[in-house]
Amino acid sequence: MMNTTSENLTKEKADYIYQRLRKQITSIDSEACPQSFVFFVFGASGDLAKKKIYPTLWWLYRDGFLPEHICFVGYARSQLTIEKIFQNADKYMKVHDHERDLYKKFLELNHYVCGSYDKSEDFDKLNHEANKISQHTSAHRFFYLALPPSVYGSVSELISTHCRPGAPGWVRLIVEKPFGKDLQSSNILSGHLSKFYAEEEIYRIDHYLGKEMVQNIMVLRFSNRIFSRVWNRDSVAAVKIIFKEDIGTQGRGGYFDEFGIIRDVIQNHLMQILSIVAMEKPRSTTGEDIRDEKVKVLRCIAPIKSENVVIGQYLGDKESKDSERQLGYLDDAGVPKDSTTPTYAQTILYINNERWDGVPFILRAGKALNEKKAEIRIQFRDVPGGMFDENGSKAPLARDELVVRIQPDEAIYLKVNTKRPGEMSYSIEETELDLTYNERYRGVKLPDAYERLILDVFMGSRINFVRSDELQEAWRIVDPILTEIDQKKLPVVPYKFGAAGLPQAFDAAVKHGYVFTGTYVRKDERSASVINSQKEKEKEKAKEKVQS
Ligand SMILES: NC(=O)C1=CN([C@@H]2O[C@H](COP(=O)(O)OP(=O)(O)OC[C@H]3O[C@@H](n4cnc5c(N)ncnc54)[C@H](OP(=O)(O)O)[C@@H]3O)[C@@H](O)[C@H]2O)C=CC1
Ligand SMILES: O=C1O[C@H](COP(=O)(O)O)[C@@H](O)[C@H](O)[C@H]1O
Repeated sequence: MMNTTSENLTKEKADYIYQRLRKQITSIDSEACPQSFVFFVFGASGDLAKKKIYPTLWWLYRDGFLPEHICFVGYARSQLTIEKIFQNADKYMKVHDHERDLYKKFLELNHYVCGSYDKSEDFDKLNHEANKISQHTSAHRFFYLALPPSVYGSVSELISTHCRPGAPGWVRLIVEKPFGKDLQSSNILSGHLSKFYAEEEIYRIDHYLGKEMVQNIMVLRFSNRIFSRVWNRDSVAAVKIIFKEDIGTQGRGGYFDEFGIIRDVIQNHLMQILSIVAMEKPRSTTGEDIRDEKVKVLRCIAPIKSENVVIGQYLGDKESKDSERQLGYLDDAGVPKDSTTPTYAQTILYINNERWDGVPFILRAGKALNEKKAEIRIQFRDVPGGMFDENGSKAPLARDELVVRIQPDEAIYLKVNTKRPGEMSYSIEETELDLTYNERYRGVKLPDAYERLILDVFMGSRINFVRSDELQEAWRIVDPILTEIDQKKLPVVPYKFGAAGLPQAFDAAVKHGYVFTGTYVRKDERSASVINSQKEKEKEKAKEKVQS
């Protein structure tokens, strides 16, 4: 595997998945129905379509993952052409020179229809156009709703009533988050969707479920005995799941202000990660087994209490040379000047079951911080019975910690204590057992989350999508605290763009049992600091020479 080039690997995978896809489609279709597909992108004029959906469709097409008879139909209200849409998306498509001919073919498969999101006649027109373009009235249809949630209701209804293919063609509806704004609106949306679609037709996308390291949690947990034995309250002191971004709302403030960071990131991405980290072992990786276990563990979590929550909102850093960092959240054009919407939040949850009773799960997410990073930290309990003298005292040793770095620079590392090399006494150093992907899997291309998930939709696999009961449980957990925040009952702590986080949040984590010593330096940073100090020494020497 290690010697396989990324190109070979991709091709191998493409062939394998394509064969599976073909086999599956053949078993669904009757002989009489050609394997024809239409992929609709609703909101084709928008940000997500431009940055993620069209590029992903191109990459899947380029790598041979998509079926032969497929066409793509963009739909939105704007008076646009397909050429204009691809011009706007150009910088995200990453087309290499040698792929130009193939890209041209891909563009020829793309079409655009303009219409409203609430008029029957526009959906009749869309249906008519799609039949014409695909030359088939029973082609299978994918509908990607890259739209603001305010129009999900009318669009999903009109698709079902006007754009369903004739038999045996099937429909798969892909819905973007946020799935509602709270428990009530989410239930209303789910109820609405279930009037028009069977649950098997609905794919609620949470793109974190398509990330390599999130998918790896299951393998790590359930294929290694050393982890399965310690994955519980007896050994684990605390679990931290962290999402940090070094950008602000960047003009998306209008959307963000209605939601805030808990709805935007914690209720979905972080809660999904939590459920995979904490669930019991599923019976298998097929069917509904995984999603059943995820729901079970969410059911054991009580709604978050306000005393376990810290929220904040970022201010501009007036001293920064970067013009974006000078702007605070309230400077975003779409945000009301008196908004108290949180852009940072830490929530601490407890899972009331035999495995996790008493272990804090600290979920922390923030925009406009000092770095972009997402990771999971499983911190283990102190080693009992101290025996090592550090500086003449039996100080507690640093805790072992298993870190799953989701992004950037995917890695899994286990922080452990070792004997400081070369020393005569038992002096102790923190180090790591490290699986950094860039080093271990050099040249292996990790697919983008959207690539995996859209491919899953083609394959008809819903394991990595959110089921309605999972959604309901996740909303139940955050709903009361969201009400309190919306009613401005919680203090919003200001922080400067570029801060590492809120001291109040760090203190709360410590109070709940997470120990931060600040003494550990990771391998890459360590070697960087060695290099830097060597450089400094060389500079000093050169200076001395000049002076003498
Ligand atoms: N952008 C991102 O990075 C991410 C987005 N998402 C989710 O994806 C979905 C789409 O996001 P994004 O592309 O950013 O959204 P946009 O704001 O870009 O909206 C997409 C399209 O919807 C139409 N639209 C915009 N506002 C309205 C409105 N008030 N009423 C009716 N139609 C409207 C516009 O098309 P037109 O006017 O031409 O009809 C627009 O081009 C959202 O649910 C979002 O939460 C999820 C993860 C990341
Ligand atoms: O869903 C969302 O995710 C993005 C972050 O995604 P990532 O893959 O870059 O980590 C976030 O910026 C956005 O606010 C949120 O809606």
